[in-house]
Amino acid sequence: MIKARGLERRFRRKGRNGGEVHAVKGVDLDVEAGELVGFLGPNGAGKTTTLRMLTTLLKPSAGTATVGGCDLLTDPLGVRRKIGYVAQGGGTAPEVKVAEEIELQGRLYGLSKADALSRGATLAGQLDLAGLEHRLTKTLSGGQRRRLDIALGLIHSPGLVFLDEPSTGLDPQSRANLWEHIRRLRDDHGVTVFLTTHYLDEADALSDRLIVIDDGRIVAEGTPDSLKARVSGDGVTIEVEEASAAEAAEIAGKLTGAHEFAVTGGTIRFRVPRGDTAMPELLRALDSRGITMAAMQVHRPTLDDVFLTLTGRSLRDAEEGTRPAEAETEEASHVA
Ligand SMILES: Nc1ncnc2c1ncn2[C@@H]1O[C@H](COP(=O)(O)OP(=O)(O)OP(=O)(O)O)[C@@H](O)[C@H]1O
Repeated sequence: MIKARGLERRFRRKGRNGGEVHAVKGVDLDVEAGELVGFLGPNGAGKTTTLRMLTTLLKPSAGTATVGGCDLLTDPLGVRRKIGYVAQGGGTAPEVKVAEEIELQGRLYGLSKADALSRGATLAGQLDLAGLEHRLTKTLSGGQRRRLDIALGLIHSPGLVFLDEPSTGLDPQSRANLWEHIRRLRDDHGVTVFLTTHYLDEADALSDRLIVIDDGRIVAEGTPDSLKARVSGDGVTIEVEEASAAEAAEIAGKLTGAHEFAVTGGTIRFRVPRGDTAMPELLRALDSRGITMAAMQVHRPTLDDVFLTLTGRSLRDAEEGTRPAEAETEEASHVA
């Protein structure tokens, strides 16, 4: 369904300092029909830029791709016919009724009025929008609006749909509901789904396969479980008095297979193959040296641990340092 090789995108930076942003630095992607693939990375990693290239909205600076069997560069219209694209934040007009919005979208894709209406009714049923047809889109809840965005993206029955950050801004219940609908698109209707997310729980819960991007490059891919299996052992955090931290870390270091130590103040973090069996042993050893453990936490590997192992940074920390400075930059389609 998607095969991309060496996709790159550069943007020219506006203003006196000029320069270039190399947003996507040579991405290879393969997505098979019927897969639900999550494209995970922190803010500014290059997810949206990659998605916009794959959906023909942005010209690659370098690289090639076929999407839905059509060549991205020589047959962009063919690509557009084969795909649905649901942008971040969607694009519904506030003063238009749901049914009108769906019909208009169908007509834009060349459906007759009757076909647009019947396809709209089918989608409304599939996406739990039935009964809302006469409401103005501005009166819908966040979750309803996202489902309407998805309905609009599916009006022409594409076999492949791109969803950019589908659950951003939704409350936990609406997110869970939306995930259910996204799963059904694939399970019940055979639609291939490629979605970007920077939520670890979304990537974990939804994707058959994950592709992790950081700083414009793919850094890992695999099922959520296989990625988590790359992180060796459980994460352990213990708290002791700061004065005893070095000694406590030395004692913990004697646990079989303990590794990746980090000590900050009285907090000691490390990994160990079996956290549940190691903890009683550690407690006893600390006790015998008169060191009191004030708190202890053991967690199974998460996708954040995967990101940390791969890049040396936590996904959450990475996000804080990379909010894109859109206002200072401009698109430069001819930079390639
Ligand atoms: N139109 C543009 N002009 C200049 N630079 C851009 C433009 N669009 C994106 N960038 C830059 O390219 C990099 C990648 O941005 P992109 O939006 O693809 O990341 P992202 O992973 O989708 O992040 P987010 O999760 O915030 O959407 C960032 O440094 C961003 O500032």
